[in-house]
Amino acid sequence: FEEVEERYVEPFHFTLDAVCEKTGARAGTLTTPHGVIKTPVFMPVGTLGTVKSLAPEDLTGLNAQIILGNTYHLYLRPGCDVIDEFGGLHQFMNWDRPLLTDSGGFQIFSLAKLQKMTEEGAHFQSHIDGSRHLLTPEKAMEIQVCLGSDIAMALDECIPYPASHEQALESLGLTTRWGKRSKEAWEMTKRPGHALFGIVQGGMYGDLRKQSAEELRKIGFDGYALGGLSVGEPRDLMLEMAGTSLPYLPQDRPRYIMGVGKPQDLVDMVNLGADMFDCVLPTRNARNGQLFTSKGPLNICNAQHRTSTLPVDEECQCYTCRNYSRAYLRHLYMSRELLSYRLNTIHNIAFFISLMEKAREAVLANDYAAFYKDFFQKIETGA
Ligand SMILES: COC(=O)c1ccc(CCNc2nc3cc4nc(N)[nH]c(=O)c4cc3[nH]2)cc1
Ligand SMILES: [Zn+2]
Repeated sequence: FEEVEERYVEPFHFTLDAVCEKTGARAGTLTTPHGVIKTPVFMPVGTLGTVKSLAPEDLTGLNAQIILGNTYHLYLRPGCDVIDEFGGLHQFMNWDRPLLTDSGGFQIFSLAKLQKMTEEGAHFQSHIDGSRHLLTPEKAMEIQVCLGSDIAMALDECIPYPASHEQALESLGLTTRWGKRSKEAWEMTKRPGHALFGIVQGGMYGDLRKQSAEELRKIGFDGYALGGLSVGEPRDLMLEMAGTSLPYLPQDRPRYIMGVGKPQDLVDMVNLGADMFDCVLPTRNARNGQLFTSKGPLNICNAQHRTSTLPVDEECQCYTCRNYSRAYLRHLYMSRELLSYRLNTIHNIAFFISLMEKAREAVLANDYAAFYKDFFQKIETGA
């Protein structure tokens, strides 16, 4: 017979490579069934099984180590039965590196119609065709097992900002109970070596963030995410809540800040001891013509770029910066040419990924404070 080679599956684990004494910034190594990830890491968002306008080869060319998928979106379209036909999202989308999937709580809260949270789960109407669904912790785990996520997220409830202390307390209780149910379902059905992260909630209240972190630690997860942030709160409050929550999380487990953020937010969050980040900013802004540079963002449609022979960012080594001028990128964008989306997205993703690579180098050199100072000085000069 044809030998069915049993692929050895590397179990999930995280090791700390260095912690900067002065700042608490960390560098680590995350080992997953689909490969190793060096942290701090920025994870490009591929909501519907694609990082919009990029092929997997573009992403590996940018040293993207791990990308995100979304349980809510993929469950609605194309549906788990289609992805199951291929043995999971890796095969379906031709991505053989690690995948992290969000559990759907936030996407229901921000996208679906007629949502109703009950103890059982989240009732919602599809934003696509209005069909009615119930997402329970058990169902969210079943979908993520089917997707083959290397890192799955517990089902949580993300509350709006602002929210009262009482609202935040009630909601974190549900998130803890759903966290327990998620863990139990995951342990029964997960693929070997695949990981489940818990999500800390508690609104903008330090005491509730502490309580949520401690309740999730008792349940025990492979890693911990900070949820309920980047939901419209002021930047200093977001940083304050992260600074309050992180110390209550175990040192030897990865910390993931969901939905964060702008380049300056990433640099500040690494300074507070966070390891993993995701945000639609680089991909969404690429399609709106906003390009990130070490001197701050620029709008490519601005007339000042009309005859500019400069690359987007002279410090950037990406395919776009090595081969195209701002004038050409402006021409493509003004003409709404499809190539505009791809070249702009390649650059923005490269910017976020190399920012985290430089941050990691600084931590390994035990000099994150100098990196931090240099980053904020440059960004002030303006693009
Ligand atoms: C051009 O840029 C944009 O359009 C844009 C849009 C949204 C965000 C913020 C995204 N923020 C965010 N994503 C999040 C995802 C989350 N997932 C779960 N399960 N639980 C959470 O508690 C949670 C919180 C989030 N906060 C940032 C940027
Ligand atoms: Zn570039």
